[in-house]
Amino acid sequence: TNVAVYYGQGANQPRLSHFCQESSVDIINIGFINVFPEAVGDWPGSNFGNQCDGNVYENTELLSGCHQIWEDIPVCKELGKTVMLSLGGETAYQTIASDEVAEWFADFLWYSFGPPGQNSSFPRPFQDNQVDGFDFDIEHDGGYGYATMIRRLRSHFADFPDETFYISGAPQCQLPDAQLSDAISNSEFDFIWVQWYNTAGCSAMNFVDGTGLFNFAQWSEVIKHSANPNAKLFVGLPASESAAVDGFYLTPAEVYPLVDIYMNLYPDLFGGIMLWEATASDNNVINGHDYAQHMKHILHK
Ligand SMILES: CNC(=O)NC(=N)Nc1ccccc1
Repeated sequence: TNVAVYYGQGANQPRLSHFCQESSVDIINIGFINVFPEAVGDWPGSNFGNQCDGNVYENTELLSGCHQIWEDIPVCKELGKTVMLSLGGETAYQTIASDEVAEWFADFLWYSFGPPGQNSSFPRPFQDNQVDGFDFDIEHDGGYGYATMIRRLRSHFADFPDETFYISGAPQCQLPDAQLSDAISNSEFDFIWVQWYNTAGCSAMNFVDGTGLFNFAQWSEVIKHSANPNAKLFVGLPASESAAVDGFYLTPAEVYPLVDIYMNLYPDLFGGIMLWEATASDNNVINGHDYAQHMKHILHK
């Protein structure tokens, strides 16, 4: 099973290649496309923290100089990592106005960040690199349009039958998730990494405290009745104390029993662990190993 990390918003974060050289990391969600188009023809915007050179495509908020990222994605691919482009995040205004805007947004993402050489009307912010899929980290204002985007993206995926592309999502743990429940029911996800932190009534800390409110079982039912019952369910966790709201960080020793129980209760569904986020994990060294390394060890049992 896999460890997925978010990359792009870490304080003083190192380059992407640093994380791709870590054997404990399998999937990297590069965040974020944090400005969504309001109308057909509008370009989205991006933010990758301290990466890129600050330049944007004229009259847009889309970063054009992400040289570290376009240089490092080949390293990641060479090392067998799955590289996803993540939409949303904390700051984004995340409303999709109509099905037309949803399909435009999906087309833009595909022609700009998917396989190169399809449509020269679109920019190539990561140059000829293609991402392995798109992650939906919709934190607010969502709810409408994401199923349409995902169906459109999957129709593009089908044009490249020899290649594999993924759709993932990061809902909050409270059910139903206001932002992504509609999309999960009506369009096919490959990975769902639930943010089992920052929300008191369902978090992983509830497992530690024995309240019975940790809701992995309920989420397993959501997946079973979703558009893709074969989606993998990941346990999302903060990678350090400071990476989440106070009180939601689990030590590796606290994670072990949770993962052991649910990995064995749901062997086909259980996909692994998602961490928010990569740099916090790097900086959280316990007994000589960083947090992601501890998670990878727990997954191997
Ligand atoms: C998958 N996305 C996130 O995990 N976002 C996230 N953790 N945002 C955040 C919320 C509160 C404090 C710090 C970060």
